[in-house]
Amino acid sequence: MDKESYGLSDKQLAELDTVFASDSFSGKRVVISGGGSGIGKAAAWLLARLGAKVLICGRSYEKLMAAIKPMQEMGLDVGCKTLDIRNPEKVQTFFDEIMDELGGLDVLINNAGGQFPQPAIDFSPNGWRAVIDNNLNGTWFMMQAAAQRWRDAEKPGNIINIVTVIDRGMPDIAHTCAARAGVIYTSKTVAVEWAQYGIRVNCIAPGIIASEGMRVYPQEAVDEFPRSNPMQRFGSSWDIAQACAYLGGDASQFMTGEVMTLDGGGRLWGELWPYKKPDYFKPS
Ligand SMILES: CCC/C=C/C(=O)SCCNC(=O)CCNC(=O)[C@H](O)C(C)(C)COP(=O)([O-])OP(=O)([O-])OC[C@H]1O[C@@H](n2cnc3c(N)ncnc32)[C@H](O)[C@@H]1OP(=O)([O-])[O-]
Ligand SMILES: NC(=O)C1=CN([C@@H]2O[C@H](COP(=O)(O)OP(=O)(O)OC[C@H]3O[C@@H](n4cnc5c(N)ncnc54)[C@H](OP(=O)(O)O)[C@@H]3O)[C@@H](O)[C@H]2O)C=CC1
Repeated sequence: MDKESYGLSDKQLAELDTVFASDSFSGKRVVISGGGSGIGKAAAWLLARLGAKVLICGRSYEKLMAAIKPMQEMGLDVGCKTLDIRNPEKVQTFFDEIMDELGGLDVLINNAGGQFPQPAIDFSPNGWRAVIDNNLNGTWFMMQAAAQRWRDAEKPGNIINIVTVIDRGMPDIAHTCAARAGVIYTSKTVAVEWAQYGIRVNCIAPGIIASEGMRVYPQEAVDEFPRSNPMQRFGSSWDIAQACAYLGGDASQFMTGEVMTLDGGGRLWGELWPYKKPDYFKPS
């Protein structure tokens, strides 16, 4: 399949079935970074359909507006704001504004992120820095800014960080493995530090998901991706959105500091080369 055609349509996102009760997020305020496309957009649709007031953010205003229009047309309570999560001052201003506009915050989904595939030996210093900045530093600025406000207001909070499956590393995206390992172990640590404030922190590790994010990878790599797990297929952004509904809701209230993996068993079987598998590793 052409990598340009990956991703769920707005019609699908409006109609896909969910196991969650239609009012299960009623009264909850949710912020989703990178909500203008892919997994973040699917989570925005689902949580808004379940009754949440949702605000998405990302770097491109046009992309955000295009994402929220069909949701608003369905009567869902969704808004947007531009934000580059790598800028700590802008992140602080963003939280000041949204706490005011939403009247507080219940769930933060740190989904914005990504990387480019390249053999690690060829990373430029700036390429390495860009990926660490986007995934580790940006996610941290968001987590800390939210937690400070929850602590100061003496309100509970809930953070979900979208990472990747890093158990065996991943050839061609070593920079993201480094960044996501940082996010996972920061999350485990602050899950303990922040339990006293009623703040939960969990991660979701998606395997290969058929989202718009696939456009970043060469077609030949994308064609191979389904063979990286024993189910031999892609997961859907909706799978990850439903995991967000579980972790963001009351059913998971005793869960913190965990990583929920949804990868079709890929962690246990198969291999993934997001760039191009070198001949040396191919079966003779
Ligand atoms: C498959 C496994 C599972 C995971 C799937 C997913 O995550 S799906 C989700 C997928 N979705 C996403 O990934 C979306 C988000 N991703 C992004 O926005 C970008 O990938 C980003 C993280 C680099 C940030 O962007 P930015 O605007 O900050 O970056 P910039 O343009 O300013 O460049 C900074 C440095 O990086 C260098 N460089 C960049 N590309 C390449 C390349 N292909 N090759 C080599 N190098 C590259 C660039 O040359 C420069 O270094 P230089 O030349 O100065 O030494
Ligand atoms: N699809 C997959 O197979 C997997 C995805 N993931 C992770 O899931 C998350 C979502 O990916 P997916 O939906 O597939 O791909 P997308 O590329 O569609 O989503 C990434 C989103 O993040 C936003 N974003 C990126 N950088 C920033 C930034 N600095 N500040 C604010 N927003 C930013 C982008 O919007 P904009 O460019 O407008 O800012 C975009 O909407 C990412 O973290 C990705 O790495 C993890 C494992 C597998």
